[in-house]
Amino acid sequence: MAQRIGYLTRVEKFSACHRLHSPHLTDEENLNTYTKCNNPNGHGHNYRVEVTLRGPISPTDGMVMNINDLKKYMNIAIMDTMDHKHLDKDVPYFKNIVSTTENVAIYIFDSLSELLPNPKLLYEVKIYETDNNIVFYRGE
Ligand SMILES: Nc1nc2c(c(=O)[nH]1)N=C([C@H](O)[C@H](O)COP(=O)(O)OP(=O)(O)OP(=O)(O)O)CN2
Ligand SMILES: [Zn+2]
Repeated sequence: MAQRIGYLTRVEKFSACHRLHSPHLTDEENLNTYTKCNNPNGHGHNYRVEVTLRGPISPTDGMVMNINDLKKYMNIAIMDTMDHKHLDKDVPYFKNIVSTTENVAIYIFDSLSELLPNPKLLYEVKIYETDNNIVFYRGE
């Protein structure tokens, strides 16, 4: 029988604060660009992250990957580094990279790529910054 391809998604939620402020813009340009999100003291979000793997469903164990293992990798890449943190101050990656949801998605994608035994399985990182603001990144 042909190989069956499955998509496996696991969700994690984390809380963090940040300030949108680009080192490539002046203070005035930052304020004009990010408006209230440029507030010097920051603001917070309850982020929802959906990580999707795409790969063959093993005829032996019936899984794309054991969810217990995916949970472990997501805890390292997401929860340990970002939950209850100030993204710009506590996560070195965002020292000079503005912490937009697009860049948070790239950060998570790249972190998971380094942790997964087979990074080719990583299909998509989707983030809900709010109920209305949603970004997905597929490693392109
Ligand atoms: N392309 C992006 N634009 C913006 C981002 C981003 O990550 N990528 N982020 C923000 C801010 O972080 C801001 O916190 C967004 O909040 P807000 O506009 O208040 O979003 P809500 O959907 O919750 O609020 P509504 O008032 O209901 O629109 C800004 N831009
Ligand atoms: Zn924000």
